[in-house]
Amino acid sequence: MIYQHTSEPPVLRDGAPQVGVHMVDAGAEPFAEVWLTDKPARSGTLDALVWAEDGEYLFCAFRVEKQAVYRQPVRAAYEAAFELADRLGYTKIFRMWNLVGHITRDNAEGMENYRDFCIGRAEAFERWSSRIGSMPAATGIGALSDGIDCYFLACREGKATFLENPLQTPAYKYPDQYGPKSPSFARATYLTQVEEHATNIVYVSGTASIIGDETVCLEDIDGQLDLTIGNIETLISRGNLWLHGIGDGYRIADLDFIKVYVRDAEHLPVVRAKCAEVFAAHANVVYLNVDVCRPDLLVEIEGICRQEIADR
Ligand SMILES: C=C(O[C@@H]1C=C(C(=O)O)C=C[C@H]1O)C(=O)O
Repeated sequence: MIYQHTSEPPVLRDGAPQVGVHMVDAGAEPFAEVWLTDKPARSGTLDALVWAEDGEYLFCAFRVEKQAVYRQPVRAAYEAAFELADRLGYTKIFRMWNLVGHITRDNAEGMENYRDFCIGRAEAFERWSSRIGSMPAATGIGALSDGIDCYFLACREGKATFLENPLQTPAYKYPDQYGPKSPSFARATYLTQVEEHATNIVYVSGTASIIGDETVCLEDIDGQLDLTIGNIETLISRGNLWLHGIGDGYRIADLDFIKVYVRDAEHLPVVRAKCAEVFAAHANVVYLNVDVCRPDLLVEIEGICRQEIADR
């Protein structure tokens, strides 16, 4: 994945999927996000899907080009991806990114692009509910040009536990004031590592200043940041993992591979300062100046927890 200044649809380059996503504005530095394996990998393309697998994990990417109305092409693209994942035996999609061009602008019918996207995605999950049962941890965030880039990681059965946050209504149960179909995602995925000595991993979804189903701390960047960080702390806490039948627990300082999405460039300095305070000094953090999925959300944060605190 190359987070860059233009969009380049998924291709196979030297046997590996490569996607350029337009998420970085002209003044900021592009960066690469690379998913590595130490096992032999096999890759391929199938229509618009580009994928690679190593026997344990599947990576798959696709792009839905600009549409007057997104729901049908999104549903078709998601269903094609589900079919591939099912055929290759990776039926647990555990982490997904949806980078939606002009996410809060209207489509040709006057519906917000995000709500339109959510309809197609929800229909695909409904149709595949018996095969691809659970909704993954996900991010649904603004991209800087038209079209929607999606990519995901999937694994075999039995390793993934999907987490919710007791402070937040599950997104798939949001009331219809936020759109005709609720967003199809879980707040996080806990992945049990099978290798000896490997630490279990929590993939934290894009998280924002939402309590219940409501945006809180309107027009208050400091408040939204605090609430967002608090939401992540609750989600990864020992107490919440315990509620999900898991013995581990994590702290915000365990979060790494962090993406911080900031709607207004003017808020970047305050957001950077706060993040420097709460995240570990060695954490890998990138800041992206893009729209968030609700016009009233100023900031959103995602990341991956790896260091368990159980034995500290
Ligand atoms: C911020 C929220 O949702 C965002 C949208 C998502 C999606 O639609 O896949 C996933 C996480 C966030 O990026 C939220 O509803 O809390």
